Amino acid sequence: MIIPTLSLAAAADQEQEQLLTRLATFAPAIKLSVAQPADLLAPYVPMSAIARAWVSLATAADSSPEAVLALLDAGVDKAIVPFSTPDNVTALLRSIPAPDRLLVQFQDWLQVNPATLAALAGLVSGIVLPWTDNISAEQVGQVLALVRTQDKRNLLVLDSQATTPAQLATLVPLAHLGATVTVSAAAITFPSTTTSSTSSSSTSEEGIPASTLLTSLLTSDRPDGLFPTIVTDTHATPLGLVYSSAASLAEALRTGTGVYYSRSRSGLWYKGATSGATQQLVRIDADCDTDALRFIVHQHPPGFCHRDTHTCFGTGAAPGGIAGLARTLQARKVSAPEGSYTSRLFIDKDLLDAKLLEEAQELVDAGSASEVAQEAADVIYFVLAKATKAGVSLADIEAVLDARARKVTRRKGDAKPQYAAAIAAKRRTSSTTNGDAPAHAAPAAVPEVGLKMKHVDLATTPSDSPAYAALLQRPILNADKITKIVQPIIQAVREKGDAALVELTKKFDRVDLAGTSPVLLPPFAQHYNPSDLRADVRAAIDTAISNVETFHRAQLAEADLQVETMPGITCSRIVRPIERVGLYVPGGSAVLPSSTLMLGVPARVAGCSTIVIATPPRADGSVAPEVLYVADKVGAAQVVRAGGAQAVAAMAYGTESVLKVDKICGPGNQFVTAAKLVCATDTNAMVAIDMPAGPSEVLVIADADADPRYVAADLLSQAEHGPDSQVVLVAVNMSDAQVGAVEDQVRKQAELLPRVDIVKQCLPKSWVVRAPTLDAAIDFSNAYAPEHLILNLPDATALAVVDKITNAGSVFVGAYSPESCGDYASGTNHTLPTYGYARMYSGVNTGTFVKHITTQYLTKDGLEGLAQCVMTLAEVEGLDAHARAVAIRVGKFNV
Ligand SMILES: NC(=O)c1ccc[n+]([C@@H]2O[C@H](COP(=O)([O-])OP(=O)(O)OC[C@H]3O[C@@H](n4cnc5c(N)ncnc54)[C@H](O)[C@@H]3O)[C@@H](O)[C@H]2O)c1
Ligand SMILES: N[C@H](CO)Cc1c[nH]c[nH+]1
Repeated sequence: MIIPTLSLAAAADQEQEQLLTRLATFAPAIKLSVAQPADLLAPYVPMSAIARAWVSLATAADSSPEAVLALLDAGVDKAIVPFSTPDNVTALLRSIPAPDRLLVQFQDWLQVNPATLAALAGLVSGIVLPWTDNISAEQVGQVLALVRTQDKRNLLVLDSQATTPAQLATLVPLAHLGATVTVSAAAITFPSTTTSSTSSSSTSEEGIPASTLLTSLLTSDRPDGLFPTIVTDTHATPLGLVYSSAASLAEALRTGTGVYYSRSRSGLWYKGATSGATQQLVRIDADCDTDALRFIVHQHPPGFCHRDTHTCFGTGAAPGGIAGLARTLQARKVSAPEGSYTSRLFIDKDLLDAKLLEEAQELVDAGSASEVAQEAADVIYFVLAKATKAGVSLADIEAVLDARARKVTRRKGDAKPQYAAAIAAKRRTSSTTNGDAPAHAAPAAVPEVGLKMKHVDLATTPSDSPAYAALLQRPILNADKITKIVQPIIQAVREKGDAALVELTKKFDRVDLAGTSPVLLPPFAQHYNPSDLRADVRAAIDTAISNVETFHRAQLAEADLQVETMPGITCSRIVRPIERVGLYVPGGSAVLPSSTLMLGVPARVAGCSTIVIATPPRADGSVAPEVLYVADKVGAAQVVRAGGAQAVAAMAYGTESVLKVDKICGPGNQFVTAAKLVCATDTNAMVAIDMPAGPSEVLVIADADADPRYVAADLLSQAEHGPDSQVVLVAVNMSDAQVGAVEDQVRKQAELLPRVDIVKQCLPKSWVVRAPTLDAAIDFSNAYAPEHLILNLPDATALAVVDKITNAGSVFVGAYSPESCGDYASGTNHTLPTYGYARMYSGVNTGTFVKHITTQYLTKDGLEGLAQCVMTLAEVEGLDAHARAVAIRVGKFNV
């Protein structure tokens, strides 16, 4: 080994700090001399240098055992204690139980003899000797052999303080022998290379080039003289295999970036120079037989590989886990989506600190292994959020952990009295109760984020208890509050029309439509580039439209009816389409061509003459081609580029460019639903609505036969819709382990979802409901009235259960009927009543877009047969004119 040596200045010194940081990128160790051991703690000594420091106390004022321990506890790799007498030094060394972290420094070669070294055996890991050029290689070999008698890894450090390449050249053979030699750190230079060949770099500056230190002990086993180089990130993930030359190493060390030798271009390769995917050099290491290298780098996006992936190996995905979370948080700190939970945490310090305390408490309370894993994950999330917010990286935390691992003295680690007392009190309480929640307790307070659902057991929650009633509630915001928010929006659209639409779209969707009409007109294909709509997407939409149309056209068959109620009296009901309908297609957090077709197809099948579609525009003001494609398919008259309450108001009242409609249909968030309800009750608007279809929800009834993977996937398919969605698992007679298996799957699958942040806000508002019997599960589901009900039960059981379902928007029967099929393409409609409105509303169907008109035809005989009945009832009500309209026809009234 060749290592730099430096006397550490006691006072802050920026130059030394920079030098130490650079040395730490390639030197296997750095020998430091200090005046005071405490100097090492000077803030300018970077952690990367401390971890590699061999600190000599030979010139220090204090070399007591306490001073040595302080150094080792500060994280230095080795402490070098001065030799005085064998007795003194062995006494000191014995008091420090870390032989592999200690070296002894002799002033003179004459002090080194077999007896002295034998006395040090087992107490140190080597010795340091001054070196001058009158010491022969033979002498070095002899001492080395002695030093290694006890342990062949023991070190002989020759302290040369060399400052020139010539001096270095005389030391290299000694290093080849196995000695560690030092050169003066002050003499190390980082010159630029003047060649791009594979040969050694030529330099114009004085001193010892850093790359020479690195390469002088390397031996390539390749004909081209290159060194195979593995590149990894700071979490040891291999990014790729490249090659280094002496010149590329010089450039890497000079620039502190990833620079390699490109065999294809026969020259230096400054990684990222053209792609922008640059690398910050963290460290270069040689392998054990000095013919290959490892570069540890901070890889900047999009990644190392030419495929724009993090690594060239495997799928190229960056590692997940804690490192992945740290990376995500870092990215969120730079550009967190506004309104996302993580950005709230970064802004709201109190929230973050409160969550940290809350999650730590929940981890303390966690019982089962699965609970501990969940809670530990929550704690880690908030810890990393706190660190990221403070500008502390995972690597910084790991460096502290590594430094602590190097501590020699151990703290007792007792808890502070107030915490110890709190835990003791908790233990006492739990040992005096059976630990069960009281049967009538309200559902427990829950965290707002995480991948854990709340739990409740119907066996201990009677159906007439407040806790049971609470379970039927949805996580909706205060309806009055939302109504107060949407009222002025509606008013603004009524008063200012298009101008308000443009203004509110800018405010809520951050899209500037100024200077353009908020309305797109057909053919809608003119508003997108055909190549932006993939052929497979077009085909999938066509299949979905075909199935939805088949099912909804079949619903027309029962439309007209005609009945003879008495001889000569024929009553009919005829169906007429609602002429002008407005379809709201949500778009705040997802593009929903499926909602467009679920609304547009029945409207077209019903025969509505004017179909207006409204949806929030994308950031550039455009509407997704998939939505426009469906708009053409269903023959829409307009696509309004607006969302939320303003879009609903525009369709309800009309504006200069938006057509007024007779009925507004479609789902949306709480603002959309509230606006629909407000408009429907305003007679000035004269508009109807389909139903309150708000945030998506699913209830899965599953038993022990259900595959936990399927159950979890179904729950997540709705949890990803929005933070206000709710998912419920009703677990029929499942064991703890079976419920745990579903929860494990939920967690695992959720972590893989791009919308995991949304899922994390939904799951803590969701429930695992343990049901002792299938009947209890069905009763609960009927009371909850879910938008979607999945019966993940054996087929025959599931089919029989359908007969007992009294309230649900849509039912998915058996293990192979995931809700996703109904969401997109099987044929049923996905616009369904939520919030429990499935008790009294149907989902969207062909009937949603029609109204019924009744007719009657009475013959003269028919009227005579009914006349007395009508006249009697009219008389009872005192409505004589009613009675006479009949009497005058049957000859019982004349004027
Ligand atoms: N029940 C169903 O059939 C069904 C189907 C699909 C989607 N959904 C639900 O639709 C919803 C879609 O919600 P979304 O937000 O993604 O899209 P969205 O289109 O319903 O709402 C987006 C609009 O909300 C308005 N808005 C946002 N924040 C506001 C604020 N603070 N004040 C006033 N207005 C505000 C904006 O105008 C924005 O354009 C989800 O809850 C999803 O679960 C339901
Ligand atoms: N699940 C939603 C109805 O609640 C509909 C939907 C749209 N896209 C996917 N799913």
